[in-house]
Amino acid sequence: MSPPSKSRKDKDDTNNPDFQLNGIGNYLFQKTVGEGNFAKVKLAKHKLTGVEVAVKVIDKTTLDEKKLGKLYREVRIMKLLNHPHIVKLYEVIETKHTVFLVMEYASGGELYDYLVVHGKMKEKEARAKFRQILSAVSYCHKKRVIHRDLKAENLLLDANLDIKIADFGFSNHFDPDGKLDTFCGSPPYAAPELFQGKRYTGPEVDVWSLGVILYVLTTGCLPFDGKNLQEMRESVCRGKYRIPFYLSDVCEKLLRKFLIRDPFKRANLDFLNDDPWINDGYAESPIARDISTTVQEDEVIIKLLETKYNISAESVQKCLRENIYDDVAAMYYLLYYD
Ligand SMILES: CC1(C)C(=O)N([C@H]2C=Cc3c(O)cccc32)c2nc(Nc3ccccc3)ncc21
Repeated sequence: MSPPSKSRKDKDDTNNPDFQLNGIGNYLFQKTVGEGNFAKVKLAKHKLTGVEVAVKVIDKTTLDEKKLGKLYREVRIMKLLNHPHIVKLYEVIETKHTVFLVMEYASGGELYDYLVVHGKMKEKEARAKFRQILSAVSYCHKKRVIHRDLKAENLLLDANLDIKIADFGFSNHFDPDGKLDTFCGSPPYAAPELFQGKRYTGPEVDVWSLGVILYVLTTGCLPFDGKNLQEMRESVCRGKYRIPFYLSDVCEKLLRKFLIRDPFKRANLDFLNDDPWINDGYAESPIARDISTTVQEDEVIIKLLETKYNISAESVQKCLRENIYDDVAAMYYLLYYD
């Protein structure tokens, strides 16, 4: 997803009438925050609560069967995920031509842009961010979901500069005993086995990308680079990267644990439990992997929805128990997470 090109006005070259709307459901569009080739992301405001959300508007008329299947898979996966460092799905609105995914808005933008502006992070700050990323990714892996496109551009920041992982468009379920073979992701973050067209189980390709992300956080550069795909492929498959003098020994050792070319030697995220760099300064709190996955039924919010918005407690409880993402569910989530 790239930020909107300044030159292009908000007019759309799709003949999809839904793209001319200035809002949908309970949401008023404010501005475009991103544009992909099949989707546009609008900053919007919830009319009743005033909470800011991001609405991903997907033009179904431009999608073939395969892409439509991938879209519904992305939605199914987003409905599964409920973690403080993963962008939350609030509501799904579908019309004949368009799918609207109402999601959490990360007002801090991309971690990539943050690094461009502020340069590399000190190891202390990089650790805080990296622990949030690890917590979210190991939560996904525990749910047998892999992201497959982890990169600094997909790591968003909220108003407190906390991490919010976005864009599960390449994500999939994996079987620990199975193999996947789709080449996904962005070359600088892609594991060597992907360049070699080898099948993979799943988590190990995210683990490699996390190694690249750790390198980017602590050095502000990519470990593997090349002026074209061939050079990039050679650089990744050679697996050689420079360790700047300012990097601590423990950080260097941790990078070596992630950037192992052999996927079978590249352990899964559980090996991090006692890593000295990860736990430096966090001795008593190991990476939280199974943060509360079920949304609690908060009596105060249910009461408020009843008295202020005339929404029955039963209808809210039904949404939460049956994983329904409609306008009632959105009202609850917006007040619960805000
Ligand atoms: C719905 C969702 C998850 C999404 O799809 N995007 C898009 C849109 C732009 C973009 C990107 O530049 C990188 C990744 C994801 C995205 C979002 N962008 C934001 N905030 C934001 C704020 C300023 C700049 C960039 C992103 N919050 C939530 C989302």
